[in-house]
Amino acid sequence: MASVPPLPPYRPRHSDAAALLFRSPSFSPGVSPASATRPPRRFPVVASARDMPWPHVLTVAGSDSGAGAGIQADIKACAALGAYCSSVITAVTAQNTVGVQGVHAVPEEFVGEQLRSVLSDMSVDVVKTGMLPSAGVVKVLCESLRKFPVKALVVDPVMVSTSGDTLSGPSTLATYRDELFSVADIVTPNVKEASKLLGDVSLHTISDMRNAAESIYKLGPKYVLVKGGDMPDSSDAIDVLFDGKEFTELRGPRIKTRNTHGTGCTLASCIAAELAKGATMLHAVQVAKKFVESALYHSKDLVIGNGPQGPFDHLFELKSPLYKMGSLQKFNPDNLFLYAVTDSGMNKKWDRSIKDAVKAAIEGGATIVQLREKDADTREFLEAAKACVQICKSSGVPLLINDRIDVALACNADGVHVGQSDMPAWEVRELLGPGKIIGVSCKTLDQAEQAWKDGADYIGCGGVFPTTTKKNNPTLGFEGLRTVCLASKLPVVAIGGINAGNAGSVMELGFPNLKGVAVVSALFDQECVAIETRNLRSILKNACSRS
Ligand SMILES: Nc1ncnc2c1ncn2[C@@H]1O[C@H](COP(=O)(O)OP(=O)(O)O)[C@@H](O)[C@H]1O
Ligand SMILES: Cc1ncc(COP(=O)(O)O)c(N)n1
Ligand SMILES: [Mg+2]
Repeated sequence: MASVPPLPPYRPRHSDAAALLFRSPSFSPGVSPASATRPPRRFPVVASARDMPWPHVLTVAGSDSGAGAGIQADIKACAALGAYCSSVITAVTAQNTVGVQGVHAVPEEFVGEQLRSVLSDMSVDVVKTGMLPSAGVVKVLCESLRKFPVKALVVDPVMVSTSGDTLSGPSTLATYRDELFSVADIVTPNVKEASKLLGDVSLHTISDMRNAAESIYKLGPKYVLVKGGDMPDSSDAIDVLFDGKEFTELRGPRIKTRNTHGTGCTLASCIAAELAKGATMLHAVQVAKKFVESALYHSKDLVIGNGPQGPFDHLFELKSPLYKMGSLQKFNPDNLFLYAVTDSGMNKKWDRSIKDAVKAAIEGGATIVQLREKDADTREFLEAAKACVQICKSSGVPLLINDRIDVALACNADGVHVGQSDMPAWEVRELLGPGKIIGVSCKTLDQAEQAWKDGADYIGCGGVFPTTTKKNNPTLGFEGLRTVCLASKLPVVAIGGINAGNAGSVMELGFPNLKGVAVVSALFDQECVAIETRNLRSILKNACSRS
C-alpha cells in the first residue's frame, strides 16, 4: 500500500477550504490493520459522493480547440457548479481567439453511437445541446432522447460564433424548430439566433426581445431565454425569460472585457447543472447568469491569445479567498426577511413531518429556514435534514441547522445557527469553512462584537417579546434590540414572540441592519403553515414600505 504523507500542520482560522479537509480531528491518515477490512475513511468535512448523488449533465456539442467555448466550456462550467459532465462530440472545430478556422463534423451515426454509450450506461439528469452541425444530428439526438428520456433538456441553439463564423447552417433551422424545441425545457438563443429562428426579424430593444421570446415559445419549449449579451448600446447585460405567462428580466452589469468567448455555452451548461441539482428553472437561470457575470469579472484582464475574443476562467472561485465548498452563492442578508424556525414539539402537536413543515413555509414565502429540532434523535433528524436540504436547494432558500454542526456537515446544509452556550462561532467557522452561513444569538453589545470577530454572518437578537418557545429567555424589548442593532457590524434578525400582530412594529423600527424577523409559533403552531407564512410576509412587506 502506498505510504500516506504525514498530516500538514494545523492552519490558522480562515485557512483555505482545501486545508480544512485535513483539519478534522477524526481524520487520521494512519492505516491500522483493522481498517484494511473497513470501508475507506471518509473526509467528514465534505458530504461524500455516497450521500449525495452526483448531478449529471450530458453535453452534446462541438469541441473548441481554444477551449473557450463548446464542450470544453461546458465541462468546466458543470465542474465549477458541482455537476458531472459527460460529452458527446458533434463536431471538431479548429478555433482560437481570432475565430473559427475549420469545422470537421463527426458522422451522424457516430454521434448516435456516442449517445448510446453514455445514455445506456450512465444515469443522466439533464441533456444540454450546443453546436449541432446538421439536421441529421438533431434527428439522431431526438431519437436517442425518445429511447432514453432524461429529466430536462436545455437547448442552446448555437448557429454563429461570437466571431461571426457559421457553426450550424440554415438547413438545420427547420429541424431545430420542428423537432427539438417541442421537447426542450428551455431554449437559450442570443439576439442574433432569435432573429434567425424567426426569419431574420430585427431585434434592438428589450421589447423586441420579449416579442421574440413569445414567438419562440410558440414553437414548443417550456421556457425561452433570449440573451442580450450582444445587445449593443446597453450598459447592462439583460436577458429575458418567458414561461408562457410571465416575462422576467435578468439584469446584470455589462463587464468590460474582451474575454466573452463561450458565455452562451457556459450559461446553458450552468442552467443544466442547476436543473440537475434539482433547482427550479428561474433559480437555475439566476444562478447561471450570476456565474457568467462573476467569471467575466474575475477574468476581465486575462490575456490568452492575440485575437479579439478571449476565453475566461470558469474556475475563478478556486483562486478566491472566499472559495466555498459546493456553494456558489454568498450569504445575502436579505434572506433574513422572513426566517422560519421549526420546532419538533409543534410538528408533533400538529402531526406534521419536518419536511412538510419546511415545504409549507417555503410555499408561503419563507426566505430562510432553520431546523431547530431539540428533541429529535440524531439519525431521524439527519434523514429529515437531508430531505429538507433538497427541498430548500430546489427553491433557492438557504437551510440552516440549529446547534448541530455534525448534522449540518453530514447533510451539507447551507450553515448553522448557534447560541451563546453552543460551540463558539470561530470554532464553527473552522469546521464549516468560509462558504457556509453562521448565525449567532446575541443579547448584548459585547456578544455582537464577539460574533463579528468570530466570523459570523448574522446575528439573531431576542427575545424581543416574551416567548414560550424558549425557556428562561429574558425579554429584551425594542430597546435591547436597538442596542444590539446599533452595536452590530452584522445584519440582524429579530426573534422571540414575534407574530402577525407585532411583526409590523418590529420592521417599522427601521434600523438599517435589521433585516427581518425569525418566527417559530407564528408559523408552526398553526393549522396552515403556508397561509400564516404568506400573511406574515405581506405584513412585513407593508411595514417596510411604511418605514
Ligand atoms: N460583457 C458581459 N458582461 C456581463 N454579462 C455578459 C456579458 N456578455 C454576455 N453576458 C451574459 O452572458 C450570457 C450569454 O449571453 P450571450 O453572450 O448573449 O450569448 P452567446 O454567447 O450565445 O452570444 C448572458 O447571460 C449575457 O447576459
Ligand atoms: C464548438 C463551439 N460551440 C459553440 C460556440 C459558441 O460560443 P460563443 O458564441 O460564445 O463564441 C463556439 N464558438 N464553438
Ligand atoms: Mg457571447
